[in-house]
Amino acid sequence: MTKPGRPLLKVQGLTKRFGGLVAVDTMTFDVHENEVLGLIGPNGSGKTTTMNLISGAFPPSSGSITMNGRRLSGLPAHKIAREGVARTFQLVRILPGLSLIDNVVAGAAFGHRKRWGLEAEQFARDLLERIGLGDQIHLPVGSLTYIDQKRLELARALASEPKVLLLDEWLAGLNPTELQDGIDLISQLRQEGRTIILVEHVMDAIRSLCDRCIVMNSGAKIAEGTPSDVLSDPEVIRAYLGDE
Ligand SMILES: Nc1ncnc2c1ncn2[C@@H]1O[C@H](COP(=O)(O)OP(=O)(O)OP(=O)(O)O)[C@@H](O)[C@H]1O
Repeated sequence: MTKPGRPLLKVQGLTKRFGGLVAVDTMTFDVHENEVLGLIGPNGSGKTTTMNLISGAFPPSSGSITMNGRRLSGLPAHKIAREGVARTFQLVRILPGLSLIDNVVAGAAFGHRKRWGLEAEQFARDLLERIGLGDQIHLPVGSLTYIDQKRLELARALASEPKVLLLDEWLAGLNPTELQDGIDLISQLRQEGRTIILVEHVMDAIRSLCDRCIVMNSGAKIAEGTPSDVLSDPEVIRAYLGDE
């Protein structure tokens, strides 16, 4: 397995205000090459907003995000995708009228590494095979089960060969068997040396998949370290359970 390398994504003083609410409060952290970084914290602590800021769904109020020294913050989402950031969403977003393969081909065309025509099709076919959907590539996406929709969304994100992949609660809503399949799939991506930021509530997944975790509470970072270190940190336990 590839070991985490040099810092790839740098987040500095990142802040997002919605009116009077500070959803993300001066967050500073690095994501290293080949690292799986877990972003965890109680509901409403600002994890998805942080992902939205990195992918450019909206601009930060202040602070910066750079990748390989190039500034991402302030760019529109499609330009950030071109720079090499791909994501999945809490609520799956796939293109409903298209077949599986056309969904993945679309991902290959709009991301960081553009591919077209036969090359894109072959690449999409290989990706769908690897992700466990190889026997369904020409089916319409409407026929897919929930986990397969999630697999497809992942394949579409991977089709652009992103430098950083953002997975926002990719495992949410899966039954126990699907959950294990999902963890195995992300584990496979980790072994391929991909750089991933993972927002997740499933602690077993955090423990088995993440090299490092950042814990958020009320928009701010309250802990950073290995999964076992942060999950035994009294402040983290208090944030999850409340003062009681
Ligand atoms: N577009 C928005 N407009 C206004 N407030 C928002 C917006 N998006 C998020 N918020 C608020 O920002 C805070 C952080 O929300 P966020 O979704 O980032 O938390 P989270 O840690 O991802 O939570 P969860 O684990 O429940 O998904 C919440 O109080 C939320 O209501």
